[in-house]
Amino acid sequence: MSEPKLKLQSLNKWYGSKKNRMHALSDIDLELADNEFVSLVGASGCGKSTLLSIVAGLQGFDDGVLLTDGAPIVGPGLDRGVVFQSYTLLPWLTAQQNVEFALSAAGLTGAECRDVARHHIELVKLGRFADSFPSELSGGMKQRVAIARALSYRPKMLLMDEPFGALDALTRHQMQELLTQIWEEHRLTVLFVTHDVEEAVYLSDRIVAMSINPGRINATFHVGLARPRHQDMIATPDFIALQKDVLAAIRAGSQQDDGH
Ligand SMILES: Nc1ncnc2c1ncn2[C@@H]1O[C@H](COP(=O)(O)OP(=O)(O)OP(=O)(O)O)[C@@H](O)[C@H]1O
Repeated sequence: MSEPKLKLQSLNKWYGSKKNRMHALSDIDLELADNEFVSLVGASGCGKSTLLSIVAGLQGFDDGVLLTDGAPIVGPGLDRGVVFQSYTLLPWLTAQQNVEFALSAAGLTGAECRDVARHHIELVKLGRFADSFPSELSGGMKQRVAIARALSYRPKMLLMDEPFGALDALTRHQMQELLTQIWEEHRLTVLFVTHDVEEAVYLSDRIVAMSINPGRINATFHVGLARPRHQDMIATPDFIALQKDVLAAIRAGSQQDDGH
């Protein structure tokens, strides 16, 4: 059997000093298969962003196992693209140049950078705005650039931390459509953090609900809705029933405390 794309086993993370320790992640066991779309949900402070940044290699953990394709994750890598809620674009570069800049760090030549960046700017449907600066783009457009940048070096995994959290409802829906389209065409493994349960159900194959104090996984839901997804599904009884179950798990996990 092939290795899972991502594997966390008995992973623990504490913050703070020895005297004043905070158990941010407790015995996390989680596997993502190749091409799977998994959302992490849970009350504020349950450790979703901590988990995502550990998988991104942006911070360490205290014990446990963290593997991608069977190999340990020891730091950030081009195999994992990251998109945050804040757009993190360089304001003095155009949309196209922001993507090129990331690619030059990946060792491509100038001409390759230009071609690959252009392709990904088109992929997120921003062709007309390639030469615009971030200050000339809307929030949704800036996030499209951030997605183009994350996808441009063809990562195996996309790690997204509330990427649409700052967008208005309509733009958010448009971005969800775009992401599902890209995911269906390019078959990436996605780990997606969101506060929005409707968004989690709409996008995911599986939803992992975390509880707080300490941060741990308290429920997992398989999303049986057909693909491709479309916005009309949101009003169906199956969608609404699953949304209720996920919300109930988040509520149940929002005030746990077992003395850690
Ligand atoms: N650098 C840090 N130092 C100390 N404590 C931290 C640090 N980062 C996060 N924490 C704490 O760890 C816990 C988990 O935080 P984290 O941001 O991962 O949760 P979250 O579920 O992503 O929250 P939110 O939904 O509000 O973004 C919180 O109690 C937070 O205060």
